[in-house]
Amino acid sequence: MSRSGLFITFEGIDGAGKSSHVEGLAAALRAQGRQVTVSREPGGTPLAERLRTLLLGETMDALTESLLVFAARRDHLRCVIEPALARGDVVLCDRFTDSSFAYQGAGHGVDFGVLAKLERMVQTDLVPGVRAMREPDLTLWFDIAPELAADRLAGASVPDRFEAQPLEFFRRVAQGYAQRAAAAPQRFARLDAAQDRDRVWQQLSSVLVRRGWLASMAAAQEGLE
Ligand SMILES: Nc1ncnc2c1ncn2[C@@H]1O[C@H](COP(=O)(O)OP(=O)(O)OP(=O)(O)O)[C@@H](O)[C@H]1O
Ligand SMILES: Cc1cn([C@H]2C[C@H](O)[C@@H](COP(=O)(O)O)O2)c(=O)[nH]c1=O
Repeated sequence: MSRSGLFITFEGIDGAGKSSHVEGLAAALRAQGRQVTVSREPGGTPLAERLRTLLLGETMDALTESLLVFAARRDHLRCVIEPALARGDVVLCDRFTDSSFAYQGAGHGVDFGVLAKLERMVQTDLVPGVRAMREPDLTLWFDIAPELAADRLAGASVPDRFEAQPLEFFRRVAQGYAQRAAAAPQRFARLDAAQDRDRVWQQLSSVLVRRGWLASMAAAQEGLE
């Protein structure tokens, strides 16, 4: 039986705990026989990874940042995401376009209308004959107070250009996510990311079970082992 692809994104401010759960969910889905493609943004292709290095390391203005993240996204969609969805894979992506609205838009003040134009331009006409804009089927939003996320990152390695931003920046970014979630409540599932790792996993897996994408909480346990 052929299955249709699923596109699931992980979003939240730096230090929210997203990356800690990507591989766990991939393992739980694979244990149920699904093919899973794991990727991240910015990045996911050789070209997009080169753009990521520039974005995280070089000083630039916010519009330049926006143009680079969307250029990387176009390449990622064409070379990795669309082919995987066409095969019927579940695509798990650590960050996607909501990050651009939250970081470049709410965080750095790039006009939301400009970002919406880039979103439409970059996320359509990817597959011949398909006009619909590619969007995630589900966005797992790791919601956390910026102060707690900063504490979690404090012991980590040298911060990149984004992680080094002041708390006030992350307050605006967090607000940006809240706005995006309010505008698309069916797509977003909010997780209380302040809880310990096991509880966050329980919240996450129950979202997948409710949507019929994981068979049961017992199957979801595969992601913890
Ligand atoms: N629920 C949790 N409770 C306590 N610490 C956590 C929790 N989840 C993750 N951490 C720790 O917090 C730090 C950040 O986690 P992680 O890298 O998963 O976050 P992230 O959202 O992917 O961050 P970034 O976007 O900066 O990559 C790590 O040191 C991780 O071990
Ligand atoms: C997709 C995307 C990402 N960013 C920022 C957000 C993060 O600080 C970094 C990526 O680092 P991570 O450790 O992989 O989370 O990039 C952004 O500003 N805009 C975007 O569209």
